[in-house]
Amino acid sequence: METRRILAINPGSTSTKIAVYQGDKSVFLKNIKHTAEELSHFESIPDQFEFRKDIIMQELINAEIQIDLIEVVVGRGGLVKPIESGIYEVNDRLKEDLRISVLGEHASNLGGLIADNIAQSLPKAKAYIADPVVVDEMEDVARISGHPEFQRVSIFHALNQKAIGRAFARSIDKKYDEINVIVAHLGGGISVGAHLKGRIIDVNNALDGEGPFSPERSGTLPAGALAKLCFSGKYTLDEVKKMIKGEGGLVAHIGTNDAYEVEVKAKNGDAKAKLIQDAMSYQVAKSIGAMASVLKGEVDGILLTGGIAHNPDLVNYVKDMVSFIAPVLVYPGEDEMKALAMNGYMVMRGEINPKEYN
Ligand SMILES: Nc1ncnc2c1ncn2[C@@H]1O[C@H](COP(=O)(O)OP(=O)(O)O)[C@@H](O)[C@H]1O
Ligand SMILES: CCCC(=O)OP(=O)(O)O
Repeated sequence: METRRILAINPGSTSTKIAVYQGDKSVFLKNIKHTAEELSHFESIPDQFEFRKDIIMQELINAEIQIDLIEVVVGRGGLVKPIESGIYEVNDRLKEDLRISVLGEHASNLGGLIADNIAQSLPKAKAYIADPVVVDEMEDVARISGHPEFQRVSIFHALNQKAIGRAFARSIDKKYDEINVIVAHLGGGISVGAHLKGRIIDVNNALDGEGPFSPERSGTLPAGALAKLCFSGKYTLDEVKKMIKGEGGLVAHIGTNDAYEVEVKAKNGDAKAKLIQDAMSYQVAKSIGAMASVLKGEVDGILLTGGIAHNPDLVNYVKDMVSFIAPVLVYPGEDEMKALAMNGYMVMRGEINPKEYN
């Protein structure tokens, strides 16, 4: 029996998820939620390093995990430079880019850094990241915005989007690179990606003011009004950045990053909560429609995933708007922990070679 362990670490904007696998079997899984209030005490994402690492170590101790048997620590990364899909060993260049937030700040930057820190403290472990949020397979035409000063970039839930795309392909006895799907990941951030035969050729920048609004992000805002607000003298750059990421979306409208709380309020007759939830659903459906045209209408399935895909009202709203395009399938939660662990497992067994980050 395989005794070697894999530790998977997934810092998200509203949670820290941990899994331990013994070979290919899950032996421990934990999702620790973080409220907007709790995270507001930290000035920046790097400041959350000790907080998130301590939580992870404490959970492992509480669950009586034999830490010294861990040989692979794989973290969800991170805003490094745009790279192709795959698993990467954490090296000095990668750590430096995560530390300086080369493409911006997001909780997943801590994935590679915490994985490295934990691996260094163990006798035999190595650290990796897999399918980070900057996986870039966009078509050139999709990169062009309406002004040469601005380029569209690929920042999204690459790990889960690909894992769910593959799971759907398996369920219809096809390979991922034989099908076309639209995947909407509905988490702390929301991304909607067009997968053309295994490549995600267009997707919204889920982090920085593009696409549907989400529990803690504004998504696309009217550009003229945003420019005016920036020069109104009422807000600092940091305050405007927080409106876009961290304090936008549900946090701005309702005061919480917990979509479940909004769901309950809407069910109990709170008209504002219902309108805002409907607006979020409407924007997700509209983005799916746009991605259907990217795929020229040849869509095998529309796959809804992420924590908010647990919400039946939101799912039904989206289904009602997009079912005419293709069958809609719902994968509530995410397959990220398994996807991270399986990448680690394949490296541990020598079935794949990790890529080098340059
Ligand atoms: N059972 C549920 N019903 C409705 N919403 C849920 C449920 N579980 C989680 N959510 C919502 O999903 C969001 C978090 O999704 P998740 O994919 O875990 O995000 P992240 O990885 O960005 O932290 C939160 O707003 C949370 O309230
Ligand atoms: C950085 C894009 C991925 C993302 O938004 O992740 P979360 O939903 O976990 O914040």
